[in-house]
Amino acid sequence: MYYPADMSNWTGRVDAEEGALARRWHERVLPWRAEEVPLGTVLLGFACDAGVQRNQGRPGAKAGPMALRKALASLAWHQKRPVYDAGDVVCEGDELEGAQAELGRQVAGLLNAGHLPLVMGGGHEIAYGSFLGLARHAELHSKPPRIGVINLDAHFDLRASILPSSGTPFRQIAEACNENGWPFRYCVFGISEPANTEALFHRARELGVLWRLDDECGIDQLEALRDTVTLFADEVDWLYLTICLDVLPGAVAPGVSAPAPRGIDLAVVEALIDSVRSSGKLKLADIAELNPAFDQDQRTAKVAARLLWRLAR
Ligand SMILES: N=CN[C@@H](CCC(=O)O)C(=O)O
Ligand SMILES: [Mn+2]
Ligand SMILES: [Mn+2]
Repeated sequence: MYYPADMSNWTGRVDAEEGALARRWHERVLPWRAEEVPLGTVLLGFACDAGVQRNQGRPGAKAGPMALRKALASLAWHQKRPVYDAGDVVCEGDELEGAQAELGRQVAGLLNAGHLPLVMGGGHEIAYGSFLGLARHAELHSKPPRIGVINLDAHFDLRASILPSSGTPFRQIAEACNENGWPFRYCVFGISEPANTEALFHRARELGVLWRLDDECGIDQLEALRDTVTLFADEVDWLYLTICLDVLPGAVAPGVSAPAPRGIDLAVVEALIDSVRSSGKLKLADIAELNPAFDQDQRTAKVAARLLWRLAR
């Protein structure tokens, strides 16, 4: 079910005495309307727990979009383009497939209008819904654009289970690409070897996935990581960036279903985001797995907001 934005969620600190240059997000974010508006970044929530529940995880990600808005609200406004709030796609109970289809419709609408959608999860099942939107948008083009998926994640999320979940989205995307006769181009940074079975590494190899382990994503390896993004981006027309917050160390992002004992540095995650943006091919991004029920001092919500802020810069 889709719900338009409730702008009463956007409240926060006001520095009235500082004038027009002291604005914060809650004073600048606009409600998104389907009519023509200046091109910008559009926030869309995907309030969904069903994928994590089905994947034997810790529920709570359904409250992620609201926690993320709250953390964004008081951030300083430095953005060059307008930011809109397009509201939420809400998954009722276990209606995951319906919610992903609705997310696909909403994302396609935003892409068709020329905006950059930033989707806020929700579990990582968000990725299949986001991709459905991109695929729908691609249908408008006579020559199908080559799509590259970059995932910042401790997990491959390539599980074989028939029932879609937060553990299956990239296998589903691989199948969708196959059905459309499109190549499957998937690159993951931050894979934790102890958190992915051999079966998943085998599937990744079979599917031609490019990955870097968490211990290959140190700040001292940044140059090589940037080159990896550039080479991957050179081979595609569009990039879809998806960020699973458990790519960060558990101490930095405790509010997720499966916190990472190691994770990769926030500085590396930010540098990878910057590399993706500077390719000029970023069409769509999402941030997954924010689970406020397990957050501490809003730490995870705040780090997620910082990443989103950077994507919207
Ligand atoms: N989206 C998360 N996926 C992970 C979760 C792992 C866990 O719960 O420990 C996965 O399925 O591998
Ligand atoms: Mn993960
Ligand atoms: Mn994931």
